[in-house]
Amino acid sequence: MQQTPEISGRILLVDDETAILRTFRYCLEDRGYNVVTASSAAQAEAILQRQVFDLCFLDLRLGEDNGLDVLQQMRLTAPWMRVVIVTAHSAIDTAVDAMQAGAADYLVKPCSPEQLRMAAAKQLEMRQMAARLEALEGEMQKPSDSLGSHSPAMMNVLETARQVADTDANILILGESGTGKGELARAIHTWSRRARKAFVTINCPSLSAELMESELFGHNRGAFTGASESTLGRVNQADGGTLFLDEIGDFPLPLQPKLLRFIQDKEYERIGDPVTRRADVRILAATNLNLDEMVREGRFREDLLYRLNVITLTLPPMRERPEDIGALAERFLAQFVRSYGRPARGFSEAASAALRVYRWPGNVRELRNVIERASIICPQPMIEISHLGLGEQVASNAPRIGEQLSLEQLEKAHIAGVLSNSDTLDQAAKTLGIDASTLYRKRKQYGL
Ligand SMILES: Nc1ncnc2c1ncn2[C@@H]1O[C@H](COP(=O)(O)OP(=O)(O)OP(=O)(O)O)[C@@H](O)[C@H]1O
Repeated sequence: MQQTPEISGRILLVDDETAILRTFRYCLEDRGYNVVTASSAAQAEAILQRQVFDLCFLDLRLGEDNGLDVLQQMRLTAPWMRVVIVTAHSAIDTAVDAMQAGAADYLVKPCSPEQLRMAAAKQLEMRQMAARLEALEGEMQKPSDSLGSHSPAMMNVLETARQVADTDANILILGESGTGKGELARAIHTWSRRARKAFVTINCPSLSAELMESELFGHNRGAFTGASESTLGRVNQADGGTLFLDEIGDFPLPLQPKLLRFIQDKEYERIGDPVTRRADVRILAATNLNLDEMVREGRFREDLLYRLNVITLTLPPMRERPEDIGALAERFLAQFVRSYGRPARGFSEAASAALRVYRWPGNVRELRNVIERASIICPQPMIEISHLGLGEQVASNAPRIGEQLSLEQLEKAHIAGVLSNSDTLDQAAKTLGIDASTLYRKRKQYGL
C-alpha cells in the first residue's frame, strides 16, 4: 500500500554570506530541522544531485550567479522542493520575478528568527500536503490487489490471508523487519467485512505500560497527573473495525493481562472510570521477535500468545521471493517518479541484474528506499547500476576464494558480481572473457 513520503524538514540554505548561513542554520536547527548549506550555485546544484530537500531558502544575489537562473535550474533538479527567495528590501522587484518563475514565497532581509521559522513551517506544511495528495492519487490509480506476487512462498501466505480475512480470527503476522507485515495487516482489514470501519495501529515499542493503557483503553480527566482531558482510547476508535498491534513482542508485560481480558471478553475500563465498556474489535498483531522463546523466558504471557496466534502468517524475506523484485521495483519507480517529477522510466539490464542478486537484508523497505534514491538522482530515462548504490553491498555478498563452495556456485556469484558492476552486457562479457551469447546462456542457466 502506498505511503505518504515522509516530510521531516530537510532544508537547503543557499547564500554567499557565511554569517547569514550560520545564523539561519542555527535558527532552523534549533527547531529540529535537518539543514545543509551551500555558498554558491554550483555547490547547491551538486548537493541537490545527491540529496533530497523539501525546502530551500535561496538568496537571489549569489556573487556572479544570476539567482533567477539558479532558481530555474532548481525547479528542474528538484521540482518537488519549495523555494523561498531571500531578498533585500531594495531588490523586491526580483522577488516578484522569482515568484513568477516558480518560487513559493519570499522573505525580506533582515528578518527575525521567528519570521524565518514561520516561513519554514508554512512551506513544509504545504509540501506535506502536496505529498499526501500525490500518495492519494497513487492510491486511486493503484490496482486493487497491490500485494500481488509471483513468488510461490508469498502466494501461499496471501492465499491463506485472503481465506482467513473474512473470519474474525485474530492473526499473528511474523517476518523479518521490512517484509511488509504492516502492509499485509492493512490488506487483511480491507479484505474483511470490517473494511468500512476503522483500521487503527498501535506501535507497541513507543509506549510505556502506563501510556499504553491510556492509549488503548482511554482515561478520564484527572485520572493521573497530566490527564487534563478525557480520552476514549484506541479500542473505542477501532470498534467494529481492526486494531493492529505492531511489534507486539514489545507490549508491556504488566499490561498483558488487561489486553488478554479484552481479547477474551471484549470488555475494558478507562483509567479512572469504573464503568465497564465493550468494543467489538478484531486484533491483528505483528512481530519479528521469537514469541515462543519470549514465553519460555517469561517475557511474554503464554495465554496471550495463544489468543493472538489463532492464525499465524509468516512473510518470507525478500531474498526468498526473488520473483517479485522486478515488479516491486517497477511499481516503486512509477510511484516515485510521479511524486518527484523525475525522468527515470526503467532499469538497465545490469541494474535489474544487481537488484536480483542483492540479498536485501532490509527487505521490501530497503528495496523501496533504494528505488526512491535512484529515481531522484538518476538524470536520465534509464536507471543504471551506479544509481542504485548497491555496488559494494553486492560485492560484499560475494563468496570468498577457498570457501566451501562448488565451482558452479562460484561461477554464478562471480558472473552476478560482474554483471552488477557493468553498465552493459557486452561490457560484462568482455570482462568475463566470454562472448555475449555464452553470457546470455549462463544468465539463463543461473537465473540471473
Ligand atoms: N507488497 C508491497 N507493495 C508495496 N510496498 C510494500 C509491500 N510490502 C512492503 N511494502 C513497503 O515496504 C515498507 C515496509 O513495510 P512494512 O512497514 O509493512 O514492513 P514490516 O514488516 O511491518 O516492518 P517492521 O517489522 O520494521 O515494522 C513500507 O514502506 C511498505 O509500504
